[in-house]
Amino acid sequence: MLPHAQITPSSPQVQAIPIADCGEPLLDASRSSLIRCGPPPECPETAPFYRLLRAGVLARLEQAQQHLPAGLHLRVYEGYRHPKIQQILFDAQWRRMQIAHPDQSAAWCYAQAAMLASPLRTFAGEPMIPPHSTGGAVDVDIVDAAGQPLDFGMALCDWGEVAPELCATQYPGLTDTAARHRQLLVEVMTAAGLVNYPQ
Ligand SMILES: C[C@@H](N)C(=O)N[C@H](C)C(=O)O
Repeated sequence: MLPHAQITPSSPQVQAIPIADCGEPLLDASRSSLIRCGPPPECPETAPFYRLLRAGVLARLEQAQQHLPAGLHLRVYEGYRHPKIQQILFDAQWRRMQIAHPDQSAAWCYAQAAMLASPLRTFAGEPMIPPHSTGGAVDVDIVDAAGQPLDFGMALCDWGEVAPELCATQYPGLTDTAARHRQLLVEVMTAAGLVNYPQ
């Protein structure tokens, strides 16, 4: 069993969770008076879906929002993601890893890419269901009263281009401010029953 600090969407204990549609509705987060939503991420094709979250996820986000200091708001970057978009994102990361690390094996590059974007198949070819394609995962940041994102050490939209280590929650090269903001986000989300992928 991997410790939480190493869990990724393709870890065995995550993939062991059976996924069956429970009928919980997908709700548009922009209808919430508490939660903010950013522009469509990744590509224009995400526009119709990216604000959709399972009702239980939206309720937990609203709960997490209550734990934030006044003037700060959770902002949805992306909730539901169509499997076709997920495949494009994973393939781009796998390609990026192979170009950056030509001496590494395909399996190593696959594992690195899988920490950044969930694959739709294991390296051995077994089908997998990416968390975002269930409506049960959400990417968020925090914005201030003027709608400006707090300093997290990187813009959320740059996840696919920055050094992968910078995407790890506890990257040691962060400024104190960025580390504090990441910690705040993890604390409020965890308090509401959500689980962070630390890498
Ligand atoms: C694509 C990136 N923002 C993201 O959501 N990554 C996680 C690991 C995922 O694809 O599930």
